Amino acid sequence: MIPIALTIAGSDSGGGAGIQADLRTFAFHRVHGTSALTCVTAQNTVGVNRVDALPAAAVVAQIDAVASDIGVQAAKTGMLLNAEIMEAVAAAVQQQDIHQLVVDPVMVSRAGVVLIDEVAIATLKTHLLPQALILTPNRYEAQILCGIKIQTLEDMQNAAQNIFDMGPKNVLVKGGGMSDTLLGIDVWFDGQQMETLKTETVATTNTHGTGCTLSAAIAANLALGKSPLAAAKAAKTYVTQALKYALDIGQGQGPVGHWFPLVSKAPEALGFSRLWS
Ligand SMILES: Nc1ncnc2c1ncn2[C@@H]1O[C@H](COP(=O)(O)OP(=O)(O)O)[C@@H](O)[C@H]1O
Ligand SMILES: Cc1ncc(COP(=O)(O)O)c(N)n1
Repeated sequence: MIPIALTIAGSDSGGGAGIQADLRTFAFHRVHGTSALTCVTAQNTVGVNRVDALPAAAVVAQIDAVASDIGVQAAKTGMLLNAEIMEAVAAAVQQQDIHQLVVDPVMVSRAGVVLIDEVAIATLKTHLLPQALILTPNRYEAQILCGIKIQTLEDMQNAAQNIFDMGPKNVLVKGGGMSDTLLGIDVWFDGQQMETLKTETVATTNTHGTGCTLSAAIAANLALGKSPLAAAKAAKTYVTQALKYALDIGQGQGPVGHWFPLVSKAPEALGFSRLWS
């Protein structure tokens, strides 16, 4: 049986983040990807020009359609945009018994664009965090959630502990927004074990979609039967590879290269920025 994963997220017209990144990531993992679209962004590598939300009932109908027929081994949430969609998604996930839920609390993109409205932050905390098997805040999202200014590894660890108390079973504080030696270092906390996840730092500004890709890869690995920590480690390795083959397109931050295995023999010929051999 092919594993099934579901992404509940927004569309990125530029194809680098959101649903587009998630479905490519699922495909790479040989997991069938299904989707529940929450909003449509007019977005490119430079920024977000416009966001149109779907009605909450339309989001729920997509989740129900997938779960009631195809089944869902693991799901992830990405850009949920507003409190109404968040409440509806939280209820639908519970009703459909989706236990392996990765919550990427999308609030601020790597480019610093705010992707959620203010009131929605409180709803995210009350409705979604307690349902998360794994919560994956970036540096800025972790700061917003726990109020700790994050500058050091110790700050990341304190934030992970603090956010764990809000209800998720595992917390992964991501270090893509950190500087110097902490760039690309993530902190994992499961309530007992604190672990630092480190691969290698990739020298690229083409980082659009790293967070979406990581949470989708975690969901894919959960769907494949891995434990939460093993899924997070495998996902980090995948993101690192995708960063190495990031696409140098657009005027801003280009997207990570999800399909690097298809071109890894001659990436330059296809316009890939090959940073490592
Ligand atoms: N330049 C980089 N080199 C290596 N890993 C990176 C780099 N930038 C981001 N990452 C990794 O990508 C993943 C996504 O993190 P991050 O970029 O912080 O998320 P978001 O896109 O939500 O802001 C994390 O595992 C992080 O460590
Ligand atoms: C529709 C949508 N969802 C999520 C993100 C965050 O992207 P990133 O993974 O770069 O933080 C985005 N820019 N657009």
